[in-house]
Amino acid sequence: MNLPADDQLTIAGRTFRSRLMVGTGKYDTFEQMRAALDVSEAEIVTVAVRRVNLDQTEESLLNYIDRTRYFILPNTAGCQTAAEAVRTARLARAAGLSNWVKLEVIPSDGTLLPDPIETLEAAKTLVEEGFIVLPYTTDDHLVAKRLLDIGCATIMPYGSPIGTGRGLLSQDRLRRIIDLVAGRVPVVVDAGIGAPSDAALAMELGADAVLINTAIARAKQPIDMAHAMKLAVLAGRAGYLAGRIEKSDNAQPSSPTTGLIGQRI
Ligand SMILES: CC(=O)[C@@H](O)[C@H](O)COP(=O)(O)O
Repeated sequence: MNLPADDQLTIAGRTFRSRLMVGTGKYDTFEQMRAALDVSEAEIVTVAVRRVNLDQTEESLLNYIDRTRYFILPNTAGCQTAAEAVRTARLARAAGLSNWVKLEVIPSDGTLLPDPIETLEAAKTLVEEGFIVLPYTTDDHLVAKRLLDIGCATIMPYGSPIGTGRGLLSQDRLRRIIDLVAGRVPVVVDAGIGAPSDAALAMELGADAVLINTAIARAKQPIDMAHAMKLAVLAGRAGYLAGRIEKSDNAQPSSPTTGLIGQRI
């Protein structure tokens, strides 16, 4: 499937062909993860800073990610406060990982929902310190607006809570964020995507990209699912660019109803 050659995802001045970002957790083995990344054709790969062995003295996730092929996006998974997230981002930058950070601040209440107050505070500090900040947020458009105003490089609303695979809980709320942010920074639907149809729908709604981990890593056949997700993102994007028809309350025949042979005039 071909999209226009100039249809690229641009984040903070950097361009990518793929609109599928993938996570690196929950695979049975690092080899399986590497094969899934390959098939997905993703270019942006997130890694949890707290999971990687930054000095790489022993077996490390990073040994399985070709950094000449993939752009590593460190994330602050496991951080419950702004202070922890800021510290983790600084650590990743100091270790030479990146000055980009996927900001996640999630309290330990079992919901895996982001804390908007702590997220905003961390985003502000990190932007001031020169980080390229990609914050994970809820589908609340007012929080999205605050993150945008702070200077975040993307807005990453969830489809549904991390790991649930429940797809897009509210198309209306996602659409509101997409409309609000339109043309300013990319909107990346992050978390909760369960099936290729969810990924395609997010793209059809006008999201600029999606981020998927669990639905690929925990699929019965992760490598085949990575392939399916790649196709779904391409199809959704192509459908969005092609412009879907308006929904109508009235049925309309697909064949012409005038000028038919034998029709009474
Ligand atoms: C991997 C990552 O960065 C997270 O945002 C999250 O894990 C993605 O959510 P799902 O696992 O639900 O796809």
